[in-house]
Formats: sequence, C-alpha cells, structure tokens
Amino acid sequence: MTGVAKQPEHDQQTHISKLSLTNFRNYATLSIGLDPGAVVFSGDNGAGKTNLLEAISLLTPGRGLRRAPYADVAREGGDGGFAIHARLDGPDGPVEIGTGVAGGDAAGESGRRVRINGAAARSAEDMLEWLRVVWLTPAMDALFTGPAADRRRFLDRQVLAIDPGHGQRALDYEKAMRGRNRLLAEGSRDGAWFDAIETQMAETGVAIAAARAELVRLLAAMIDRLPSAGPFPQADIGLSGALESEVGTSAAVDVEERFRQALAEGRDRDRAAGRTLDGPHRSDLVVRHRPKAMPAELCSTGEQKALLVGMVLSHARLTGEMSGMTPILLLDEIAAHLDAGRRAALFSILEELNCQAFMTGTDAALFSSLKGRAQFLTVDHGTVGPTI
Ligand SMILES: Nc1ncnc2c1ncn2[C@@H]1O[C@H](COP(=O)(O)OP(=O)(O)OP(=O)(O)O)[C@@H](O)[C@H]1O
Repeated sequence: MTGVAKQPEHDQQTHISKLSLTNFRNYATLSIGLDPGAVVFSGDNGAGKTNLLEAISLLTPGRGLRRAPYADVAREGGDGGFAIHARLDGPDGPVEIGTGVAGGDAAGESGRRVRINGAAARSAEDMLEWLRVVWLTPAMDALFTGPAADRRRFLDRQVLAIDPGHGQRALDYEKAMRGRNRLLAEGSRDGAWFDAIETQMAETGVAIAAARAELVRLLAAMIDRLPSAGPFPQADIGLSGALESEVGTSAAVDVEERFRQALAEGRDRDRAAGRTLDGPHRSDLVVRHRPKAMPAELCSTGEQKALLVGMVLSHARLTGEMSGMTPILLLDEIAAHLDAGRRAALFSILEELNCQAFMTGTDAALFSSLKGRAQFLTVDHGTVGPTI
C-alpha cells in the first residue's frame, strides 16, 4: 500500500488546482494555477496545448493520450527525464501527485515513478484512488473506421476506469499469449508447456471478456440516457468476441474450460498461422448509429464525431457513478469538429457533469459562449498565461 488515505467515497468534484511540469515535451519548467470547471487552452499550432493534456493524462496508469515512449516525452535537450506534478483539490482536502522518469534513465522505459503525498506509490494504478481522467482526441476520430486494436484499447481503458484490476489482467494475458506464440513459432509440440500456458490464458482471457461485457452493458445503459433526438446520438454497442458473448450466458468456469479446449484443439491451425487466432485479443467493439440504424463506420465524419462525443460523455458519467469520483475530461481540438449548436450542447453537458474539463483549440473565439464561465489560458511555445 502507499500509506495514504483511501479515495473519497462520495460523488464530488476533484480538480487539479496546480500543474507543474519539468522537462516535459516543449516545457522546460511550467507551473500554472487551474480553476475547477471548464479550462480553455488556446494557441497556435505546435504551441504545446496537446502537450498539457498529455501531461494530465499521465496522471493515470498507462502511456497517456499519445501512448508515446517516455523517451519521446522527455524534453529534447534535457537530461532524458521528465516530471509532472499536480495538486488535486477535492472533498478530502489537497492531494499531491507526482510522476515522471528520472534523468539518465537511458531508455526511460524502466517505468515511471509515482509519488502520492510524497510517498512512493506501489504502482501507477494507485493514482486511480485519487482521480479519473477521460479523454477524446483527434486521433480517436478514426475509431470506428480504423483497426480493431484501437477499439479494444478504447474499450479496455474504459474498463480500467471502473475496474482498476483490468490492466494487470490484460498484461498477464498478453504475457501468456506471447509465450504461446513463441512455442508456436518454434514449432514446439511440448504438450505440458502448452497446457500450462493455455490454462493461464483461459483464466485471464475469460476475466477480460467478462469485464468488457460488463462495461458494455453499463455503458449501453448510460448511452440510453442521452436524449433520443439530441445533438449526440444514441449508439447501440456490442462485442464481437465469442468469449464476450458466452460469459453473459454461461458460468465463468464453463467458458474457461471451453476456451482452454479450443486453444488446445487449435494448436495445429495456430502453428500454421504462426500465432494465436482465438481469444479476447481478437474481439472487437461493434457500434451502430441508432437513429440511422447504420454501422458507425458508414456514417459521415461529423456523425461519427457526434457518436463518439456521446459515448465519451456517457463513459465520463459512468466513471463518475462507478468510482464516486467525477472524472477530469480532456477534450483536444474539440470545438473545431462541432457546429455551434453541438458546441453549446457540449458545454452545457459539461456544466451538468460538474467536472473539470480541459479543452484546446487554435481559436479561443470558438469558446466565446463560455466567457465568464471558464478559465481562458493562452499557450505560447513553452509558456502559459491568461488569455487577454
Ligand atoms: N520531447 C520534446 N521536446 C521538446 N519539444 C517537443 C517534444 N515533443 C514535442 N515537442 C514540441 O511540442 C510541440 C507540439 O506541441 P503540441 O502537440 O502540444 O501542440 P498543439 O498546441 O497541440 O498544436 P496543434 O494545434 O497543431 O495540435 C511541437 O513544437 C513539438 O516540436
């Protein structure tokens, strides 16, 4: 344990009141005070707006919203390390979270450190006891049309927000599967090794499928709460994986046994393919635009964006309800993709969610309806100050 008090258990807003960066991307040093509610970062292309959101996204486990190697995150010309420090203000008083990679850690890949109130955290997952962060970036615009791996990642990040053990489960499954793939590539016929690995894969794989199926069930119910003729359309969501559909109808032990048998029976086929062909690493998130009764990938760019915003806002609501912590939202380049009506609708939903929401854009004017209701900051190549 970290030796710090547990998370607050009531639904109240936690917000970042101060963010400090050292050698992070294009920031040598930065320290800014932040308001609760909406915060708008505006500035030219390449000024460092997304970098600020990325820093905040690294206050959760994982590689942040760009999924960048730490060596890329550390400032060019620095000592190879970086640090992010946030002061959180919430119902239980201030909490200090620090994370980063020490300078001189050549590859920067040995893992970043996390400190909570000055004490070393056991793992990055400990940060989830204090804050939840939900993001939407332009890179996600291709979520419905891009590779299934991106949708699985999107899904798993959402599961993580309601079930912090999911990250470890996914790592354990990956590790076991890589072991099996190595055996397949070697042409091994060592039945005992295969049996041991496949038992592990069945156990972790079914747990992953069950967690995803539960998330989809909860998220679907939350999406149903979006107004039916609103600016962010309702979506029908489901999972394509066989395991995910089985876990809803059979006992986990039976599904586990069937998956273990399927893996054992599929050894020859997988040996020929050179990799494991069945399992939760192949399943997909299937999304349909409900009002149009159409697969999301066939919808227009704007329709896909509106669907995505609806799903992300529903996920934020779900995270708040499940964790008891109102999540912090990161909405990169959000205004550019939404018409004035949808922007206004988004801003009022953010107010209703009562969350701290960071939004970026090159043009602060797109956020002018938030004047007096948001903090406006101008980002200028390594510095951040109030927008005049
Ligand atoms: N490791 C690094 N060290 C120094 N500078 C970096 C590093 N990584 C990225 N940058 C710089 O950060 C800037 C990009 O910042 P960012 O992506 O936050 O811009 P932005 O304001 O969101 O721009 P846009 O409006 O174009 O999306 C670029 O100038 C890039 O060269």
